[in-house]
Amino acid sequence: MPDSPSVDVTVFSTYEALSQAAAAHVQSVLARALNEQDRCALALAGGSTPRRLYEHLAHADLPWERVHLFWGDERFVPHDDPKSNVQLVRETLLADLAIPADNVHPMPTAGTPEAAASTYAAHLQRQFADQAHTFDCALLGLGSDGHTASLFPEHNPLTTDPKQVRAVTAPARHDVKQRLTCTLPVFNRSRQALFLVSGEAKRGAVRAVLDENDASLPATHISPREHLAWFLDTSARPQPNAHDLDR
Ligand SMILES: O=C1O[C@H](COP(=O)(O)O)[C@@H](O)[C@H](O)[C@H]1O
Repeated sequence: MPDSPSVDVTVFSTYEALSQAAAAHVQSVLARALNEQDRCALALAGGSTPRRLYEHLAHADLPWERVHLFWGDERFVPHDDPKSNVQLVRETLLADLAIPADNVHPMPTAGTPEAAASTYAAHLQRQFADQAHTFDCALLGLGSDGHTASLFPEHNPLTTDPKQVRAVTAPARHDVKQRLTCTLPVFNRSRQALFLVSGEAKRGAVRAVLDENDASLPATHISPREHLAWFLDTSARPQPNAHDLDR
């Protein structure tokens, strides 16, 4: 059994404070990785929560030519579709960022989802020659149903999944059904992971993962090699003394 990562949970008073702190956290994790290696890898999340974080991260003082961007999951729509996780990152982080095009590794969304999943898995295999270690930092979100990336409770994602990337059909409550997602072992071979969670709708899922250790929820099984951070706002986790960077 691998050692458990250290875990910390920080609650911020506002979405803005959460986003600012998350950008600073990602910057520091990547900078530390770059002190030890030539390049570093960040896995990006989609959905609505990371939008402000990406806008802040776009101003981070990092040697971007040494930073590689991957996606933890993607909706199977064209990259310029408003629902695409690539489009979100293009509008926010990538809009004015001086990063070489070769450092940006979107999931393909042409052909069949199964073929696209195999193509991205082969790409990850080439990018991470040392298969014991994938991303230096995996950014993750949490759905109100406890899904993370596009790993849904109904699919019972496996911590021992032999595949690195899967094509999945999201449950009916989700608007974009066809998805690609990295699997739990890929996230769990990351050095660090950061969950970013905002909003009252997530309160139950946060409680189920952090307080009840609910094994039916994919997010409960995220266990990177070194450190797991949870950044929440008070709407997702009510706290009287939440951090407020805006004061
Ligand atoms: O569908 C997705 O949902 C999760 C959570 O998104 P949010 O809108 O609640 O922030 C996200 O992490 C994932 O990347 C995305 O594809």
